[in-house]
Amino acid sequence: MTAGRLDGTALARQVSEEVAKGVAAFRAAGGTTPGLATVLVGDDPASEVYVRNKRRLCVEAGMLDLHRRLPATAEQAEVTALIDELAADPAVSGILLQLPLPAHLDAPTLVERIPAAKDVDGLTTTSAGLLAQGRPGLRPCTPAGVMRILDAYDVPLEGTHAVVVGRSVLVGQPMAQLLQQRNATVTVCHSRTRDLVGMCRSADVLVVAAGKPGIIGADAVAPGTTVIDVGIHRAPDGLIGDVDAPAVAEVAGLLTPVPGGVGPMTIAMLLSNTLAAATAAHPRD
Ligand SMILES: Nc1nc2c(c(=O)[nH]1)N[C@@H](CN(C=O)c1ccc(C(=O)N[C@@H](CCC(=O)O)C(=O)O)cc1)CN2
Repeated sequence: MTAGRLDGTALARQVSEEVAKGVAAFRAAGGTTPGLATVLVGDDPASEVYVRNKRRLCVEAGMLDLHRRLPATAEQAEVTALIDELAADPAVSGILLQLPLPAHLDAPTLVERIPAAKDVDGLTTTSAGLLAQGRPGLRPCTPAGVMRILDAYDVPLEGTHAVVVGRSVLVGQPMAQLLQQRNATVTVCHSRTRDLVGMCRSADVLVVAAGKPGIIGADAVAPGTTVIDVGIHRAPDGLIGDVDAPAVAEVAGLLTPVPGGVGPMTIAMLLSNTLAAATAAHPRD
């Protein structure tokens, strides 16, 4: 058996088109053009690729690209001042601080400087608190993208066992909360989990965001499981995920590819959050 492919590229295109229509409708109703300020500090090559793609898709959706860049040597005060400037600028609907930051910077404190209304990455403690309480707010892009994939492919969640491997603030924790809010029973596994293979084998839906290439093999996947691979690693012969895809595809029911799975949806949900932030800032009829 070969698992069905959960096509994140096609779905992201669809979401981007929906956002473009939403932007046009918002402007036609008298709203200003939504603006996204991506902030890139330093020259991490992967971050350069992600930010370039975010900026391109933002423009394609009809939004303003208000990108700002600082050198790797920028001090905490300089990045703070830039975030404060963007926070005060009415043309800026959303602020995204690309991660990781250079090691000398205090990333959580800088993220926290972003006003919740412009937190299109959904990473401030205010956004996290709203999510934890199931109240409306901007959700982190990767977990929101995973939920869109699961819904687009009609993967049932209610009453199922969802296992999330990884407990990061960026993916694992919000992912678990979103799944739980859809009435899945959620287990979060991490580096100290005793029987990782056994836990994963009991999943109906398995979301792997461990940051370790190939950590999930076929032995950790029960036949028919829906497997979402959040990992992206640059290997000598191309991009690979946290899942050993050739082996897992033989047992899983559905599987996201890497590339072309969760990654493109992360950017699509950023566009969607930026439109939502602009709309909330200037509601129209
Ligand atoms: N502030 C943030 N920083 C980071 C986030 C985030 O959500 N907010 N997530 C990741 C990186 N990321 C977005 O920034 C991201 C990763 C991957 C992709 C993507 O489209 N991947 C493609 C492959 C692209 C390539 O050639 O490398 C795919 O999987 O098909 C988009 C966004 C860490 N930082």
